[in-house]
Amino acid sequence: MASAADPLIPAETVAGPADPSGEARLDPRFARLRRFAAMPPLQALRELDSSLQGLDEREAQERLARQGDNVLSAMSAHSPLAHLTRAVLDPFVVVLVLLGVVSALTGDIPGIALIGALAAISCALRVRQEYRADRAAAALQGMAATTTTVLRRARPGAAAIAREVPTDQLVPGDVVRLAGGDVVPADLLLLRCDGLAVSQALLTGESLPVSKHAALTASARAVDDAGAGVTLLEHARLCLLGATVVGGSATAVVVATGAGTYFGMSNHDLPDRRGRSTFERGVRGVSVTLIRLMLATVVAVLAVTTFSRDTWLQASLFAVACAVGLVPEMLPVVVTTVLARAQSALRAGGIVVKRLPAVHNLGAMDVLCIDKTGTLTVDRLTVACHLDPLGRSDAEPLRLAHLNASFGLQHADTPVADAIDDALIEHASQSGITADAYTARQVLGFDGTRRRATVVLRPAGQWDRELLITKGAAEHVLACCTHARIDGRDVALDATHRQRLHALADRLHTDGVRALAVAVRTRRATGRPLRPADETALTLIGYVGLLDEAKPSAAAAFSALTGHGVRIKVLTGDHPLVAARICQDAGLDPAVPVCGHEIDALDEPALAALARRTTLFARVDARQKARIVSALRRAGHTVGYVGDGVNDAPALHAADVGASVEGAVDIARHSSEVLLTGKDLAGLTDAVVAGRHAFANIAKYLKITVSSNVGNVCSVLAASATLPFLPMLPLQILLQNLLFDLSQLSLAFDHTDPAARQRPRTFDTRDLSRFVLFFGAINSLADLATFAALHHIAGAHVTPAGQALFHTAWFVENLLTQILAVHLLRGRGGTSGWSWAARPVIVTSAVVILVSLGLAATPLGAAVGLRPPPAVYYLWLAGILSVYAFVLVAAKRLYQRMFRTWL
Ligand SMILES: Nc1ncnc2c1ncn2[C@@H]1O[C@H](COP(=O)(O)OP(=O)(O)OP(=O)(O)O)[C@@H](O)[C@H]1O
Ligand SMILES: [Mg+2]
Repeated sequence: MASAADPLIPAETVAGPADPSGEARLDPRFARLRRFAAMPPLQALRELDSSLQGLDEREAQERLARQGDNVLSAMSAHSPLAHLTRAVLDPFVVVLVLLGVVSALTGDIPGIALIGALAAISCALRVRQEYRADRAAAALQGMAATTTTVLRRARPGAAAIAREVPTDQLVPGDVVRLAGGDVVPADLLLLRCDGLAVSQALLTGESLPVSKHAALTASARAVDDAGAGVTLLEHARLCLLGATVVGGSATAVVVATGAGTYFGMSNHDLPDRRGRSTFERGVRGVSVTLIRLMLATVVAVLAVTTFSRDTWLQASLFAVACAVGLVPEMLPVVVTTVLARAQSALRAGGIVVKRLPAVHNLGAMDVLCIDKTGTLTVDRLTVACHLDPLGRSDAEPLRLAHLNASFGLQHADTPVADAIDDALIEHASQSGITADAYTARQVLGFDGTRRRATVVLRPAGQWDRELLITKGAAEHVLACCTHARIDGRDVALDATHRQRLHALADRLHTDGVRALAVAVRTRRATGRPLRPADETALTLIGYVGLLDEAKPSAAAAFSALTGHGVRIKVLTGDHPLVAARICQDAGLDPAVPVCGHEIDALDEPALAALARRTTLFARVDARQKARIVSALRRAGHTVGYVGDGVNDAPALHAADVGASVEGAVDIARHSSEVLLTGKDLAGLTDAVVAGRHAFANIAKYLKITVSSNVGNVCSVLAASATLPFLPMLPLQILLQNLLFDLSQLSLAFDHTDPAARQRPRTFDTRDLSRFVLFFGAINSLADLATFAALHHIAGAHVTPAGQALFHTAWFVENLLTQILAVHLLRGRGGTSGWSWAARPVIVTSAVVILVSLGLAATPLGAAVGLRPPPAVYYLWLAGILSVYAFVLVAAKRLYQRMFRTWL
């Protein structure tokens, strides 16, 4: 029912027509929204052809068919055409097409056919992989979709029932209910509300919650009519898509959905305040390194080849082919495959990863911040004691706390699950406490900054008196108290009293019992809405002690994570003493806890330095949690965050990877990329290990492939400088590159060394360059040995047949040394340096070996200019490969000893 303070139908009458000049100054796209903002509730409902009972199901279905789903934008970036376009614009394909054009000019039909086939294979692989990743993502999105509480009637005239409807099925005219933790699902006009506070951080960047109310006051109307001053975002009666409910509850009617919302029309997506995550930064670093290498290659090859005698066209094509040959073309495919495999493995273990890069970030994370209540603890509070201000057992604080909890819940439109309120109500029902003698007048819900909740009740039979009951965190309630009730008398509090009362609370806190203070005030009944300022001049009645225990899985999970190089930090709104006790129970050493107010004065570097050495932050609110996470990230850490509450949403959003646990409120789930579907924290270690396994395989592919490719370029340079012809034809370079890269795809399925999963890892461009140059040089030495052997076999290779022999010999040797390198370098290796790869890697390697040895004898080989070399060549080849293997293993040992790292 509507209360007197939040009248459903305000006393004021309908506003006159809007001032046309004012309207003209405003953005015409939002005229409709502004009109609704100034409209009395019933008129708005009429206009939307709805009622206080909401829509009936058939009508809702028809509107949905007409209006479309309530989603912001179509997934246009993911259409098959978009995938194809991206695949075709890949540099590898572009060069192939260029080569195709040249072949067409020279009338080389087999060349064109081969180039077409290569381009098609490359595009098809890429499109297929991206498409599959998309489908998986869409399925997960469905799993993670949120629902909204909507009033709907089964038939016209039937009674309305509140039920959960997927948020994308909302239509204009739907009557919805909001509660703390909800994401505002569409553009809404408030019909009634109770202490509603919303955060519009995602919309405006302003993190402080703003309060909203349904009343159509004269001032709101005047502002609307003038069309100046208040923006739609600031408008008190509108809740816009993308905002989140921080406290209170409301009933509202949907005015616009999907693309028709303020957001949809402003034509911008939710801004991402997260900044680049570790994954994005890493990929960027790698790309920049590769691009530099490519540019250097083009210039160097061009310089050398034009000095020697080729035509400009041939020389430039050759240079570009070398540069493209340098690129690990399959990198996007390998990354997606590897991450998607980890994603599906985790899903089988009950961990849903919404975005693929989150898998990498889980593996890279070196700091994990977690929230205490509900995440670290079991979130089943029990009442441990109830004490009067002198510390004697007394039932009165419990009775009043129960009244506060049960009326708070009853009065809300949609009760939010609250562990404290649940515990109080359950305990009261067991001890026979009832709430019969009162009726609720007003409620001021809990929020994480005040850390109190207040209700105003009217005792039965007393029309002019009201009883205000406040419960909340001990210090925060005591601060509002002027008296304490001791043996039925109200005693004024002096400094000594206060000190004793704090000491009493801290005695509970030290035992891990959270002290909830309960205070009251009686006042004459007023019609004024309840405000935080009314929580004053209270009389303390006593404390209720609540006990919450650490999850049994926590200690083991933390020690596993610490063993994997992840440091744990606890960020909680609870009291430092309680939190410290829970930390100890979970096997963490809280050392010196830091409180929220201590960090407000610190700038970011100072906060980061403090956060590095602090394990426990207590009494921190949502904004402070997010600041700590951002400061740690800015200081170079990869930060994960696990939480479940409204006060965790900004931090989840600010972290490199956010995870929410089972039972988390909508906004927490919404802000997370990872959903732990169990209560257990053990899954976190699995997720970290899966992320590292995935990363290890990506790093393997990247380093081995690029080092081989760099080696080739060095050899090409050496050969071009000394030979009177091109050391390998552009098409041959590309074919060899494609064959090798295709076989490397299987590294996505390889196993990894336990040592590679022991520490957090992320892309490190210095490490990449070092590895690539070191092993590239060795690879090139093998090539040079081949050149020398060829020189020995065939003398000068100036005849076309001699050139073809040279090309073939190098083609085969190159592929074989690369495959050998994969198997010798892919694992840390024991004393021999050898470890068996997973079966897919062995199979693809075998295929490439057979193809490279046999290709020259086939028509396809002939088409690309290869011809079978003499038998003696194979003897030389065997010798070179044996020496190469020996040198490679020695180099690997040297590298491991010099840099104390591998892959
Ligand atoms: N429903 C409530 N009514 C009154 N007081 C509450 C209520 N919920 C929490 N409090 C008080 O406010 C304090 C802070 O709560 P807040 O939600 O910020 O953090 P928390 O749930 O204790 O911890 P965490 O941040 O780890 O989830 C609590 O320790 C408690 O004393
Ligand atoms: Mg919490």
